Order: sequence, then structure tokens, then C-alpha cells
Amino acid sequence: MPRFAANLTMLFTEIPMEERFAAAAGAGFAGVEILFPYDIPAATLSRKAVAAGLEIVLINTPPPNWAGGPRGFAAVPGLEERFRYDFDRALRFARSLRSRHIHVMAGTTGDAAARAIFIRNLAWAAKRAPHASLTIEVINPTDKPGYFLADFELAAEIIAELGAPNLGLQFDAYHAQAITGDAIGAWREYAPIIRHIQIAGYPGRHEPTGGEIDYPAFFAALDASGYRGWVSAEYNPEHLTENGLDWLPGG
Ligand SMILES: O=C(O)C(=O)[C@@H](O)CO
Ligand SMILES: [Mg+2]
Repeated sequence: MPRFAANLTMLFTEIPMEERFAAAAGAGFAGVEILFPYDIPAATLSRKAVAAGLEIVLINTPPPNWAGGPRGFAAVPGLEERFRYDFDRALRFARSLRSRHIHVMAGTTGDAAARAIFIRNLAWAAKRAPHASLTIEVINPTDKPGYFLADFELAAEIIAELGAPNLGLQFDAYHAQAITGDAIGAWREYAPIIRHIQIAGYPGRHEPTGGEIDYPAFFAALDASGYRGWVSAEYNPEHLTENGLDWLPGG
């Protein structure tokens, strides 16, 4: 079975962030991701993770405004200076948390220069942090209208064009199912560039059970492929988090 992580921004929200680490470990997760950890001192989060015996797997670059604002802006023209400043902030957090990956969010833009800006910012970031693992994620346009990176082919092209050894694809099966109608097929197609996986049921973005994606088959295919990365549960629990963990081996 793959190694499973809990996305603490979406799971265990019944309790404060600081308490979610112990809850995740108790439920059987071996790692966690936190989308935007910037409101809590990194030392506090790190202490909680270590105490619970959990690895921190992923954080996102900071959003300009989490409370309903756009998420990320690496492809948005005019914000290049801000991108560099905020990327350094993400890097400091990632180092303190020993986070395995940093997801560089493209942001929402339809500007003709977006592709070039995204590539320039990613190239800068990849050089700036040669020892960090950076990811980009394809997000479905129904959930996030106008998000620049809404196409797997585009993501693959960008990763190939940059050729940076520390940049890869964050594959979210929920978004893949929404975009392609065949999440497992999309995973097979892009497996060579995938370095992190997220899961949720489709449709609905709840527990990865039922729905259109055959998760037992996906996990078996991941095992057969020799995938060594993490699989993060990034969904909105339908009821209490703990009551919906039947899908988690040992959960
Ligand atoms: O929306 C998703 O899916 C993500 O993985 C997040 O990183 C975006 O906030
Ligand atoms: Mg995701």
C-alpha cells in the first residue's frame, strides 16, 4: 500500500490545527500536508509533527489572501517581485517544517503572458531552492474558474521545457477525474513526472469511496508501478473525519 498523508487543512477540522497532528497519527496516517501553514509559528507545527511521529509532506506557496482571495500568483503578470518575496517565505517554512514538497501555485489569470511569467518564476524558484522539491498542480476549471494551470498537457510541457530536476507534477486524482473523466488513465500517462498524489472522491470531493474513481484499483496500480511518493487525503469529510476513514488501510 502507498504511504498515506492527511491534509490537515481539510481533515480533522473539528479540532484546532495544533491538535490535528495527534488525531491524524492516531487514525493511521504517516504524514500530513498543510496547505497554508503561515498563521502558526513553524516551530509549533514542527514540534507537533515530531511529537506525533509524522512527516510533513507538502505546503503551498502563500496566497495573497486566503480568505476568499486568489490562491497563488506564480503565473500572474506584475507580481513577480511579490512572488520572489513570498517564495522565500515558503522556503523558510518548508525548511523549518522539513516539508518534502512546496506546491507553487499558478494563480488565476487569462493574461497572454501568463505562460511565460509562470515559466520565468518557476525557473527562478527551482534555481533558488535546488534542494527543495517543487510541484505544480493541475486544478479543474469548474472548482477554480480561471486558474491558469487547468490542463495536464500544459503542465507536462512546462515541466519538460524547464527541465529542472527539482520540479515535478502534483497529481490530484479528483481534479484529474473532473478534467479527463479517467483519473487512473491520466495518472498512467503522466506517471513519469508525478512526484506527489492527492485523492478525493469524485464527484463531491468527499471521502475516496464510491464515486467514479476506483481507488482500490488505483492504490494497487500505484503499488505495482513502484511509486515511492505520498498519497494525501485532500477532501472535505462528509461527516466527522474519523467516521469516514474506512478507506484508509489500518484506519
Ligand atoms: O486545490 C487543490 O487541489 C490543492 O491541492 C491545493 O493545493 C490548492 O489550494
Ligand atoms: Mg490538490
